[in-house]
Amino acid sequence: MEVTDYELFEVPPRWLFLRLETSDGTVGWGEPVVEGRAHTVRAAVEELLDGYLLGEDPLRIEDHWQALYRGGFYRGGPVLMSAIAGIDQALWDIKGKHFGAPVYELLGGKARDRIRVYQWIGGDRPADVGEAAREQVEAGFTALKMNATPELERVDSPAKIRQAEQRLAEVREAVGEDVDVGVDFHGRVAKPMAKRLVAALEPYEPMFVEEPVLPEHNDALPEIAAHTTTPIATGERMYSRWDFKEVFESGAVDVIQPDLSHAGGITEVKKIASMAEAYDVALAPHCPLGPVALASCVQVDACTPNALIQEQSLDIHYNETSDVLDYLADPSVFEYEDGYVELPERPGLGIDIDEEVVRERAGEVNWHNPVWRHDDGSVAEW
Ligand SMILES: O=C(O)[C@@H](O)[C@H](O)[C@H](O)CO
Ligand SMILES: [Mg+2]
Repeated sequence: MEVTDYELFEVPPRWLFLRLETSDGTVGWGEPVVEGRAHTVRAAVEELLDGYLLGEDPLRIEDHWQALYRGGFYRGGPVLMSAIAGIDQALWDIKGKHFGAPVYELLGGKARDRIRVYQWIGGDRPADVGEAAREQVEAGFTALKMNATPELERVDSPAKIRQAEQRLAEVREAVGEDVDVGVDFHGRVAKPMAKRLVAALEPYEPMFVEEPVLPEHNDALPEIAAHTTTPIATGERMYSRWDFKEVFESGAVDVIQPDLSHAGGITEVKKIASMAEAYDVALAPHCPLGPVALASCVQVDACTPNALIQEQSLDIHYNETSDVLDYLADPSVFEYEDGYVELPERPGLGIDIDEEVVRERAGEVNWHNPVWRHDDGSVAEW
């Protein structure tokens, strides 16, 4: 069996799907994309497939991963690691279909029966965050995540800290003590204020604070951790075991959030998760992406003992266009019950991509996050 053909589809709202085909007609799907950089990742995938993978045996995933990662001299970073991630997902999908088994069976089998999910409630526009939280809990979610600070705002004064604290207080009041609430700083807070903000939020018991500083300032995490008992999460902008090793060694992080479509795929995230296990750090894969990325997350959660919770974006519309479920022939694989999703039983990634819908909607995707500026004209973090 060899890899014979591939096709790439840019689909709304901001995703890129890879369809990989083998000589025996097996088809595997991957989602190699960085939000806002679909064209760039597409070019990287084409280079890796045309230059290496076509003609190879799809079952030798570890060897291909090494060749794709090490074979180019320059390595790592969001674009290359997302390209490898999508290819890796498609290879695992093919391997599972070839052996008639879900990917998690090939990676050791189920370590749980279902995985808890959390739902995004915003926070960018503060007025309605309490109401949004209440709605999602009524819809069945037991865990939520919100932005700590509104869009465009620099947290640079005690007043801003109090406003952020007030927003979390509102959510806590709306949903009570039993719902878990993660708070995403989104790298919008500078180091000196991050310490104070984490401390101010602590009484409302966040499930975790996420990216309290940008990953390029991970060296500041130990000092922030020293100021709080709130768990610290990070990792959506880290791309390999080598990117993660310092945060494990520093002991400052409690939850890591590698993205199955950014951090080298199933092969690499499974290894990152095992490293985390040795440091008593939990895995909560990042996933504001599409169905192939989410399916890949669930496969890893299934067989990873230290998986804590799964991000997902069903019913969250970016640019009011498509939803995760639109691309599935059988959307019931992602039906949630009591805030959990059951593990899929189908072979491979466990989803059935509706190719007709993919072909219908495929076109140029031009989603990009807005470039924002503060009142004084300086560029703001998104
Ligand atoms: O934790 C999250 O889901 C967010 O930080 C998103 O990753 C970010 O808006 C880019 O898509
Ligand atoms: Mg985030």
